[in-house]
Amino acid sequence: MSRTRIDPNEEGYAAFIFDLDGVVTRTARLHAVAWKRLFDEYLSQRSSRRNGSIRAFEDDDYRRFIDGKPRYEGVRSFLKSRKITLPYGDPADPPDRKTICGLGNRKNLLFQEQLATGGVEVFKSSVAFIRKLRRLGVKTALVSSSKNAAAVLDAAGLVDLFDVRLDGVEAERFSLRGKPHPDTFLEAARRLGATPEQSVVVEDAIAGVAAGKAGGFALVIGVDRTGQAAELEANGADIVIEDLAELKVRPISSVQRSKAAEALPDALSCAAGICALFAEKRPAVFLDYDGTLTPIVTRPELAVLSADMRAILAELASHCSVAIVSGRDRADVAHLVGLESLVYAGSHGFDIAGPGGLQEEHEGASAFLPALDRAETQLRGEIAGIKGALLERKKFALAVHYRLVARNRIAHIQRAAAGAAENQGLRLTTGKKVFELRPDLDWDKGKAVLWLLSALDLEAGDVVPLYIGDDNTDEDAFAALWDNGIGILVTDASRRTSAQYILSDTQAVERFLRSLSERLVRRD
Ligand SMILES: O=P(O)(O)OC[C@H]1O[C@H](O[C@H]2O[C@H](CO)[C@@H](O)[C@H](O)[C@H]2O)[C@H](O)[C@@H](O)[C@@H]1O
Repeated sequence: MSRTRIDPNEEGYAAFIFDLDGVVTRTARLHAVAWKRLFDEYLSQRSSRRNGSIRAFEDDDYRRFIDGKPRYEGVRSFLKSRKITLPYGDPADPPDRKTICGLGNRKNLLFQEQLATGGVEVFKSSVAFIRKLRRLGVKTALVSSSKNAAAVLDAAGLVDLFDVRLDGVEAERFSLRGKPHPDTFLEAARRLGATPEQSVVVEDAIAGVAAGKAGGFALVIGVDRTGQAAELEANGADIVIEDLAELKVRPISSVQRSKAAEALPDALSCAAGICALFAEKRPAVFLDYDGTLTPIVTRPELAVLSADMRAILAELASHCSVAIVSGRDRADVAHLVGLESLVYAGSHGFDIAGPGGLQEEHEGASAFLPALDRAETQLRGEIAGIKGALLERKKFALAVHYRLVARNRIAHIQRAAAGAAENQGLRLTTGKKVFELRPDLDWDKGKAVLWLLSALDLEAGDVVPLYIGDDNTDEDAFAALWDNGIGILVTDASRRTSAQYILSDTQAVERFLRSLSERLVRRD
């Protein structure tokens, strides 16, 4: 699959406007079926009354005369293709009245029947793309000619997906002309606070791309699911794709967003405000282990979880999803925490398991096992004579600890770790008095957290992910949740971070988690 790179930062796109049917949901088919039933009924009654036959409604009629247009305009446009003129009537006309509005109202009843019986199928890649844009701070709107857009979004569980929704009901209320006129797209951009030159339109209908073109939008993306790429292009699409999975969005780098930790508010003093969020929303809690749940100590095996912290984690996990995301080996950290109700992501997120049979290893990670084994052997030899140096093998990572090493020997350890990483094609990272070697793959704690949100079905708008961590590797998670979550850095020192709050130490973490847990107990 070829990937089209969309870079909202570089191109300066501030807003994306999406059509619904055929772009976000597979409801175009439901509409097409309802239209066909309407016109099959109507044309056969008319033919028998007038004793002559009229060419029946065909699939292509939906695409050519109806798709993307407001309901009554669709009726008028199709009837015109069959040289039939009916009075416009009134929107209050009953569905059996032979007016444009009456037929349109009958179509709506038929559509609602389809919706109730068939449900709504969602294009998952579209939803993932829209959520990603939102995480990047790009505004999103839904513009649909359908007066059923709210019902469709509701049935699909996507009510919170858009900052602005402008559907057929709104368009009528504000007397906005439907597609192919650009009025609804222009109004949506205005409501998002963006100009058309800063906004992108994503459409699958000919009338829709034409509206985007007429509105002077920065980019019109045509979505071709039915083999009409040439027509989409001819009518205004700048690019045509088959699925939104083809669009790649470049994330805003964490460096661009980082702030000085000392300038951030303390999460404990804001605990009431943060916890108040969870009166209506659900938290998904992600926690680092060392330096977050246990204080940093001289040796890894001495970092034992307190009984109090374990009790709070157990209580929390009975109210919401709780995952431990650690650089440690997954089995090691799961053993240290000792709670089966939690999810554990070990080796910096390469190795995940949790209740209900959740099990995932990064698909490329096992190819690095021989390299990790060789690096372990090489380093074991090279640091053997250095007092205090510790080697810790995790399934998909290798840590070289120097906390107990004399200062004048640390450079030697660093060179050995860097040499082994280079020789074996591994990635070298740093942490608290530790060098770490891990698979050289585009994967980190942030990606693991996003993967978990999706795997645990926690991407709904009513879920707020919360991540607490203390080390460099936790910055990837803070950055990943920058737009739709809460990041809390555990630190009492000055450093740059993508978190939004700080907590001074593990005791403060315990107090914060207790407040959160008490809030959830009261709510549930
Ligand atoms: O992601 P985390 O759960 O925070 O794990 C990061 C590393 O933590 C451990 O090392 C750190 O904690 C040790 C115990 O307090 C300390 O002795 C060491 O200096 C720290 O770097 C763990 O041993 C590593 O495997 C983790 O990658």
